[in-house]
Amino acid sequence: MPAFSVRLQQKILEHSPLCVGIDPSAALLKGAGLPDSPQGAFEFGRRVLEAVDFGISLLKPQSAFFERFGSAGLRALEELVRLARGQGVLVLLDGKRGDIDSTAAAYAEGYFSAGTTLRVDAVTTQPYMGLGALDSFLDIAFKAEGGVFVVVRSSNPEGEALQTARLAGGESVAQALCREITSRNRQWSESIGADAGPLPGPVGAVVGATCADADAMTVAMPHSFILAPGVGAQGATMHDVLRRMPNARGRVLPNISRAVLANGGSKAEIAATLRELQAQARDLM
Ligand SMILES: O=C(O)c1cc(=O)[nH]c(=O)n1[C@@H]1O[C@H](COP(=O)(O)O)[C@@H](O)[C@H]1O
Repeated sequence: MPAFSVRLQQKILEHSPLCVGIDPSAALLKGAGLPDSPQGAFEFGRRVLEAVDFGISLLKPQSAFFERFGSAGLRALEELVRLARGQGVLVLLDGKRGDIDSTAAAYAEGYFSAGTTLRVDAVTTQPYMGLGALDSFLDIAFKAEGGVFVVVRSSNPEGEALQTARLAGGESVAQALCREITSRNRQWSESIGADAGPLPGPVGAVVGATCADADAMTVAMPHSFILAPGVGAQGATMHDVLRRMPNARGRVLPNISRAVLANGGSKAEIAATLRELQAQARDLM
């Protein structure tokens, strides 16, 4: 299997960089006329997948909305992930994992080991315990040709003070993460004998579409795909992504989750919404 970044780049050229979020909260399930249950959460995901029979690149199920039901929710998530991957859609699981290195490795095995029942293409992670603590996670993901997205600048207002705080050397926390991420992508390119540059590496980053400093972040991570949540329900528009991240064309992935239901919850309404968003997302290429 080709590396995650190769597979994602091919999908983007085929469809668009749009990332479709699956966040089956009680409110969203109600909006779709579905029960607030594991089966309802799965049906919501299946309806979105049926609606996008024209093809999308990336689906981002938010693990929390499945985990809230316990083991039955996880089974629903596994079923949805299998359905999406069987349909040729890459799955970026939003789990925001992160811990000391031995535990981070255990998390990674849950998504990338040969024996797991929840194999995905990429996972979101949190670097609060230091990016170095995630190296075990990265190693396991790389060996399985998987991708990892690290939260660098989150879309929520509460994250800014912490992420822009200055370290002793003068860099901000976010800038230090950009540097460390870029160094890992360069090492990866060297390890496969590729030229770092044209092809992004396996370590992507989350930079909110709501962040005023987003451009500097994307410039500091020239070898990363950038997941840009915040479009739709959190107030940013697709145009904001282009305006705030002009240097990330072709590698910025705008995410929409709640806005999947912006025009109604039937299959036809979801299809119309996502067709329109996909057309807008192509302007980011
Ligand atoms: O990693 C993420 O996807 C993420 C990072 C971030 O900084 N902000 C953020 O909103 N997200 C996730 O992206 C989705 C955004 O949902 P909407 O606001 O409904 O589009 C949710 O699943 C969030 O958990």
